[in-house]
Amino acid sequence: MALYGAHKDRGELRIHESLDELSTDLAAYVAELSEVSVKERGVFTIALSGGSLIGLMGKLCEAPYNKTVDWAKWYIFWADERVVAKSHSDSNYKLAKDALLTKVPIVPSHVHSINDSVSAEQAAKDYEFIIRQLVKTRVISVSETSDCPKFDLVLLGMGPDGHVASLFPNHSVLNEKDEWVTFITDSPKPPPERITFTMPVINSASDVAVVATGIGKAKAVHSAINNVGPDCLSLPARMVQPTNGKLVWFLDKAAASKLDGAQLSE
Ligand SMILES: O=C1O[C@H](COP(=O)(O)O)[C@@H](O)[C@H](O)[C@H]1O
Repeated sequence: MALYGAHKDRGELRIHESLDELSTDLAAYVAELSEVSVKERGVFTIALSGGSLIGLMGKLCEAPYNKTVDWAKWYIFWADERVVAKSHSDSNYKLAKDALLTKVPIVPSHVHSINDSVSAEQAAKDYEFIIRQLVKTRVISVSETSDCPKFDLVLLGMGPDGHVASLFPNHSVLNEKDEWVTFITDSPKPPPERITFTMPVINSASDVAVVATGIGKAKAVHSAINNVGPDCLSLPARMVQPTNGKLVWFLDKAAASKLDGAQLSE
């Protein structure tokens, strides 16, 4: 049985007994946001991450969602990407393509992956240009409080070190405020070259979900939600705090095992 709750200022918590239960809930959540967004705006703009999150989204490709979701209205982006060939096993695009995008009728021209034949710096510039074009044509909304794009949903994983997208603890790009998409060439987790949404773009989304599972992430979940530890305020996962949007944490029991102070109910 899942436990649902809210932390006073760290968003909604959904703590699941098993990965199967979490996957079922995650699919229902994404499908519902898609329905609302398509009804309100005619499109659904979703930014994916890589890692374990993608496997946990598999139920979206199964009944009923494979038939009920309006896939033709989806526009897909990546909150972060490794600067490797799209056919490389490290590519977040390849991961999503193999697990999701080839299994449902998404329009190929709505899938916005990075240019994998240029440097990380150029790939970040090119990606920001694509997003700017789609903001101009109003496929992507604009934040009411900044000039940032406002994605309908940004889906984030979280590393055991508390990184989200490719924003790693203590890295200077965490403080990037001007660019929408930036790059790093010294990722502490391989591969070293990556592009990533900046924190203001993540925090401008209508909805942001962080998905974290396993005991290895319990300490970072605790710091990010309960504000513990000397550096918690600069922990990337702690810095995820949508300005006008909603934040939801999808956790399994192991990842949630160090949490305190949450009001939970079944
Ligand atoms: O390198 C990355 O890691 C994070 C977390 O991955 P996980 O396998 O521990 O869930 C992921 O969210 C990010 O997109 C990816 O590039």
